[in-house]
Amino acid sequence: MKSRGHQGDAGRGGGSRSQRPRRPARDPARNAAFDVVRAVDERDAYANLLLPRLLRERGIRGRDAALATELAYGTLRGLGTYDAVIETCSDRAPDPDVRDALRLGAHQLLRMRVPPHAAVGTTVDLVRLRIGAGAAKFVNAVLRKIGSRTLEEWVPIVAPDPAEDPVGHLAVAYGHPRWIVSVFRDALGGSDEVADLLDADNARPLVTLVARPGRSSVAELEDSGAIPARYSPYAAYLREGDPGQIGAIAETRAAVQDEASQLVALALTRVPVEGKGEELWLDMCAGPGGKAGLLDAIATHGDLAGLATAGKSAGTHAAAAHGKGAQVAGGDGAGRGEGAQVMVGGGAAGHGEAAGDAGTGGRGDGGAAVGRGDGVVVEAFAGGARLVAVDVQPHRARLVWQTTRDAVVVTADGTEPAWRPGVFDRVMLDVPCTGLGALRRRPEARWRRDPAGVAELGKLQRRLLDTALDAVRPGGVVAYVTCSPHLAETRVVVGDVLARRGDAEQLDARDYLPEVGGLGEGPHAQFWPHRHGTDAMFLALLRKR
Ligand SMILES: C[S@@+](CC[C@H](N)C(=O)[O-])C[C@H]1O[C@@H](n2cnc3c(N)ncnc32)[C@H](O)[C@@H]1O
Repeated sequence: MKSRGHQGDAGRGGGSRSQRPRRPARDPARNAAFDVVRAVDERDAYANLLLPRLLRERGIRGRDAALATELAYGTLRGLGTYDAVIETCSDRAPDPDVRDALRLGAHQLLRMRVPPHAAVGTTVDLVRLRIGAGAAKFVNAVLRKIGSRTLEEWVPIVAPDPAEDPVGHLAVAYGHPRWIVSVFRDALGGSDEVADLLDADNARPLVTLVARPGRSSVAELEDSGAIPARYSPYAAYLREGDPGQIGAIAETRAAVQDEASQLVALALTRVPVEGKGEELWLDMCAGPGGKAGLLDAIATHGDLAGLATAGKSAGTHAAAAHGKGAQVAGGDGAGRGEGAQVMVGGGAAGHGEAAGDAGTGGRGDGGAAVGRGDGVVVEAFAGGARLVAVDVQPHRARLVWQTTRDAVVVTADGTEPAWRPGVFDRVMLDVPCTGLGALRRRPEARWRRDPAGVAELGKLQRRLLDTALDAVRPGGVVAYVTCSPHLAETRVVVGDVLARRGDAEQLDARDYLPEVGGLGEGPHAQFWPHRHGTDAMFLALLRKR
């Protein structure tokens, strides 16, 4: 996210870096937040990676850490609104570093309960220390003007008239790029709920945990202070505390995972598969492994929540499975994926069975990638299913390996399949997408996304969906999932591919999520932050004829 401001001395008010005092920084929370906002603005840093590192390195904990987080993330989320107010209150364009400090001050004045004198005083102190005395004077004057009105009073002044430009109004009022507001309005089928959705995007998401069945339980997570979640039988909300300190999470028996992410994976396992009933599952875009972790546990242990859907009790698919092997990687020319890297065995606990003859090795010890994908035979467990988890990026495949226990993990390009066609019973295809459904998680993401990227992603999404439909056997099922509600990544992709191929039909995904309402008119299921408290995850279930 590059600075859009003037690069000269304007807004610096005569101060300069050469005059920056060398005194140690006071107010560690505001300094850390300022550093994060600067790094995001200046060098496209990721706030969710940088902030925890700064907090750790600087020993910032407890209330200071919470304040730094709210300051940095809140400022980044709202900067579209704050920039409009800053522009109205400044007689010149501020330098990028001065503008970032103003954004930080504006957030405290307009959205936090920091008393105005403290919001102005601490920001001015920070600017004096970090930028210079002249800039501090300028910031003092601008922040006083900003603090003279509330956010509700500023919006009608700085945002377009809602009667003339409703999208532009919402964009400024709720701090989202205009094109994203349009995308949300189209996906919601009208304007009624858009403000609620944008508002939900600006709120910090609840930390949601998943207890992987057979490995942990919601009761175990409750013992660590979590409370059972609204929909997923494996989910619990953690209102406070560090999830990394929970034993089950440290041991990868549980994890942090959005509830909609859990539910789309669960829905795939609930669809009765027609025909031979051998259970081999594929997660074709598995990294970093959230859905693969849950699928791997359900594949091995069954859906222990035992919810009955569509006349078939969950868990019976596992019981119906036979231990027949299926050759998934094409050593005889059946598959095109040359040189797929295969990791077999349990990443976390190291107790997964050697599942394949990988040609140059049978089992991954200590996380080493073994073998080449020439003739890998993967067997479903007797009485269970087996997950093959694939990602094109080796480091992401490694994360999947660490997250799963019994899955076979393959580094391969899903568009160049390293497996024979028609061998899988269920395929999870969680495609790379714009991520517009998870904007609340990455505060700066909304300013980085580019509408031009959607067309390129669309081509890849169609190619991957083609391969997924090729990979599944007749009677088997593919879950097409995006973490974006953008119609061009969801319904349009599915509609195009189905119309072109004619060998698959769309099931009503809502039938497999009976515990969740408000998923739309079907046949797909669309989750929403403002309705469900989850990411805006999309699910289409496709049965191969
Ligand atoms: C949305 S993420 C998947 C998230 C994952 N399912 C989870 O729940 O943790 C998309 C993944 O697709 C992978 N990917 C992108 N292009 C791919 C391809 N051609 N073949 C396989 N994986 C691909 C990316 O590396 C990324 O890890």
